[in-house]
Amino acid sequence: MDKKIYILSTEDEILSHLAQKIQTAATNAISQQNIFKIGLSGGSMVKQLAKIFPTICTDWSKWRFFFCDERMVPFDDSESTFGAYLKAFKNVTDIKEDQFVTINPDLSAEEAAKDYIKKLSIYFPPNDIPKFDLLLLGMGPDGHTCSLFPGHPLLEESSVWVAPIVNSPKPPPCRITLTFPVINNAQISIFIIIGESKAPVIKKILEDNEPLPAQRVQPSNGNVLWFLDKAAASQLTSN
Ligand SMILES: O=C(O)[C@H](O)[C@@H](O)[C@H](O)[C@H](O)COP(=O)(O)O
Repeated sequence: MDKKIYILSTEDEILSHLAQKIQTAATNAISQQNIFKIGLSGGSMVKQLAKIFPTICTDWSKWRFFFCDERMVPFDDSESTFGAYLKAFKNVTDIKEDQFVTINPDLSAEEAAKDYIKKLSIYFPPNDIPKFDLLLLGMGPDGHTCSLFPGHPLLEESSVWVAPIVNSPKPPPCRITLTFPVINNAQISIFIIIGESKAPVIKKILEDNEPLPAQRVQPSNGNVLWFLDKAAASQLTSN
């Protein structure tokens, strides 16, 4: 595993570096396999990507968007990550709705997780752990990533690729999430971490190596990049 940490002054600087990394990953994947399989997170990332996607020069038709995690709510609910991306990307790029591989929000979390695994097997070789070209990850102030929360039994899931959670400490409570076997099989994982509120947990993870969920993103044959602004990095002694 190759880990790189980028500490940049502002969110805009982070986003312009991020755009370059995403564009390169897409170009490589499309030239090698004629498709780019990217996993998206929710939260503040939606607005961040809406800002930079128009700057990316690519064949959007070759992109397929998956969800690192998703809330079990209707797509028109303000908590729906897919719904938020649809709104944010409207007229921003020529991305079509059917390029998103979405959950079935009418199912229970348990059924939706099984259903999502079936959907993944359309895009990845059956029986192999899905290998995403790029996962874009956020991190909560408690060190969670995707919908993998500190101390939750899901952290130990070692075979199921997509799992349900019905007691998420971050509302809404019912979600599905990729699990570590899939997360750590990705070619590249990129964390985008902005703001003072993340500084204490960034120190715990990047300096003290506390095994919080985000710290456990350690791709076996891949790279993990941490993009931090100065505020998020402010408690790192090396900073
Ligand atoms: O849908 C979700 O809730 C996310 O996938 C979640 O893992 C998010 O990435 C972190 O909570 C960070 O969110 P912020 O970037 O908004 O702090």
